[in-house]
Amino acid sequence: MIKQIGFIGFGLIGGSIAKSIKKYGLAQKLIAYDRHLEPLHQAMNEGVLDQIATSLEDGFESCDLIFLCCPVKVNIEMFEKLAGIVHEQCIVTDVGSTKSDIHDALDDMGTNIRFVGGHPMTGSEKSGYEASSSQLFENIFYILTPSKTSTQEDLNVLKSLVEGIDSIPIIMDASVHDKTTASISHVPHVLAALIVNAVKHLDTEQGYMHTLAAGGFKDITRIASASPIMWQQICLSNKEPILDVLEYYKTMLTTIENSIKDEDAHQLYALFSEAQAYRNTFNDTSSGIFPRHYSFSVDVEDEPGIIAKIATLLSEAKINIKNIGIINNREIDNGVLSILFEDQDHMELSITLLRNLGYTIYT
Ligand SMILES: NC(=O)c1ccc[n+]([C@@H]2O[C@H](COP(=O)([O-])OP(=O)(O)OC[C@H]3O[C@@H](n4cnc5c(N)ncnc54)[C@H](O)[C@@H]3O)[C@@H](O)[C@H]2O)c1
Ligand SMILES: O=C(O)C(=O)C[C@]1(C(=O)O)C=C[C@@H](O)C=C1
Repeated sequence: MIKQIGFIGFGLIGGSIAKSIKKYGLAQKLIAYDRHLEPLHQAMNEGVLDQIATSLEDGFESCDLIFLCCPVKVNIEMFEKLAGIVHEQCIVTDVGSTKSDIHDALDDMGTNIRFVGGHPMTGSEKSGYEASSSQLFENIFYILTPSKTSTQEDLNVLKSLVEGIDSIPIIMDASVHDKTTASISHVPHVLAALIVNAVKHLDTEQGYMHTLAAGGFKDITRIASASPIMWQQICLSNKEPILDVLEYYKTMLTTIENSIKDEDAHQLYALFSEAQAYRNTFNDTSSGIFPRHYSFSVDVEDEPGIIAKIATLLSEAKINIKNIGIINNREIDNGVLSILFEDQDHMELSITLLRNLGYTIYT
């Protein structure tokens, strides 16, 4: 068990990590600093935090592990401020969505602070402590990027903690991380914002687009509701990889534009069929709340008590559920329950039972 863990920035991710660490009893004491005091008081009242820090000089010198959980550029500022504060054995990690920037800052600082970069591949379009959840990290990949100043032992401490909050650690090089996340996360967020703004600017006088936008538009733009400051900073922090992907999109947009102009039915079919085949290779539940385990999703009416109803049905059949929850922050909207089981037998029994009762199951 780690003695004292500190958080700088206590919003969605900082709050969720703290809740998870507390839930699994992985640290003796948790302290946090944030420019806003309200979430810190709330977390104290909820028993998530043990101490509020009013500045970095107020308690971080005693921390054995510190999580930087502010927007990425702010994390770098905080990291620099920590240099004269932390003790020699303290490990500093961050949760930022970009990694080369903070590793470069570490090199420029010329400090010996033990730094292991981190990035949980989970999240939400919601931000702030009020949106945090101890479940956010269940069965998700948590990327770790060791640095020149960190030892194997430091990495092992982080790996154990990541496993302790039910995530799957994966070690990566910072630049590979940034190239990867530019394609699967950063540019998709830019595109989602462009799609939403396009509708705003192209809408009819009567606002038909706004009124009629249905599942397709909502599925592809959920992430446009995310924090503007967070995404502004990610774009500034991962410039080159994002520009490379945008360049690729520019070429592809011209190709598609020409296919439509030329009424090239073959090219247009090829576009959608290639995408369809590849999209179908992604396991949808892998981006749900309980991925890569014995889990499935079930289509249910979005009504109060539905979780209890399904849980009761399964428990009456002596089926053990490990966890159950509505997927409301992913690509499938409200009305889809994700259920996690201890083992394959219980999962398969449930699928049969619920299918026999007429429910639609997604595996
Ligand atoms: N939201 C996601 O889906 C997600 C997922 C993975 C990683 N991340 C990364 O996690 C980090 C935090 O994101 P989040 O979603 O928790 O954001 P958030 O807005 O929910 O939380 C950020 C917190 O940082 C605090 N903060 C900002 N500037 C500060 C300053 N100068 N001094 C003190 N506190 C300050 C804010 O008050 C807020 O409480 C970001 O670096 C982001 O890239 C986010
Ligand atoms: O699920 C979401 O809402 C997210 O946007 C999560 C998401 C992403 O998949 O792009 C966002 C930023 C992160 O750095 C990691 C995960």
